[in-house]
Amino acid sequence: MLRVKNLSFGYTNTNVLQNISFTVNAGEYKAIIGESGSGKSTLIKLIFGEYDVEQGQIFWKDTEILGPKYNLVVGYDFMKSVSQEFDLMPYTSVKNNIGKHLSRFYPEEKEQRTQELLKTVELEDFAQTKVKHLSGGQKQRVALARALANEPEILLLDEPFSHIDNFKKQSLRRNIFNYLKANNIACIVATHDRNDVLGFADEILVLNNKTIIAKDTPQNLYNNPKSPLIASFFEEFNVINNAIYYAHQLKIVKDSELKAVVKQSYFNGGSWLIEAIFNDNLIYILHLNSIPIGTTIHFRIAK
Ligand SMILES: Nc1ncnc2c1ncn2[C@@H]1O[C@H](COP(=O)(O)OP(=O)(O)OP(=O)(O)O)[C@@H](O)[C@H]1O
Repeated sequence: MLRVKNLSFGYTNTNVLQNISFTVNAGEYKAIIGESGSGKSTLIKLIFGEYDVEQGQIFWKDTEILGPKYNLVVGYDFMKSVSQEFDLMPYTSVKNNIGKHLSRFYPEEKEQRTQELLKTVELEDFAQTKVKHLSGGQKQRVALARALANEPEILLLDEPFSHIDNFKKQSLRRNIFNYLKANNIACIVATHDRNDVLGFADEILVLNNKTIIAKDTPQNLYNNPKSPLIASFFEEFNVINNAIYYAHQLKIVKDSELKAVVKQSYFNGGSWLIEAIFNDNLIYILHLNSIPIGTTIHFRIAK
């Protein structure tokens, strides 16, 4: 189990994280969300042992995670991290990058593991390609596979699918998160992308103003967002009479006391996002069609 206890940290005299505590069990997936600059990457780096912790403690089982003051080489064998910089061997093939840390003394097992990981990140066709010839997204997938090849007990991911195109993203997420669960590997993911979280994370930690302001399952946070900040992570939303409603929770109807004037319609795939003015504020409503600018609409709240 990972235990983060009363952790505070600042790069300067001002702390960017204040009194952070949480745990992650074996095989559990915790997501860290929060606005840009809220300290997600800093927290991931502290857990990895990249910085010295001055206030608080971090443990994986009985091992205290210590920073560069105490460790000549940053990191621990049981923990792997994939960040924005991939740190791969550019002149070596994808296959050799992934297999680098697998034992040469068991060639059959090494081949089998490498094939399994190539499949997990959907790079079988690129096995022999040199990494320097890959796109950014492909490199990110090699980095993920290499981190998994080391059989960590806990994996730290910072925006793990940020470079990967939408065609691949969803299947890759399923492959990676299923692989982690099947192998009982704990994981912490810092992300801006709700799709990295919904359907996969066991719990979400929301970082804001240096601290964890909410900690709950994706379902509970989505269904009862306690603040606009939390709702904004998931979807377009509205605050009406101090309550939060997602755009799909407002329905355009023939008649209602709630009236608004359409300002714009945005095509949204399966529906349109209608932007309208209601009591001098902008509201957003999902609707099946676009609506001409200036139309007066009636809507009701269908929560
Ligand atoms: N190496 C550094 N030296 C000094 N300040 C830093 C350093 N790295 C980050 N910071 C500051 O710490 C705060 C938290 O940054 P961090 O990168 O952890 O946020 P984040 O939530 O990961 O942001 P993003 O979502 O944009 O990646 C920011 O105010 C940032 O400016």
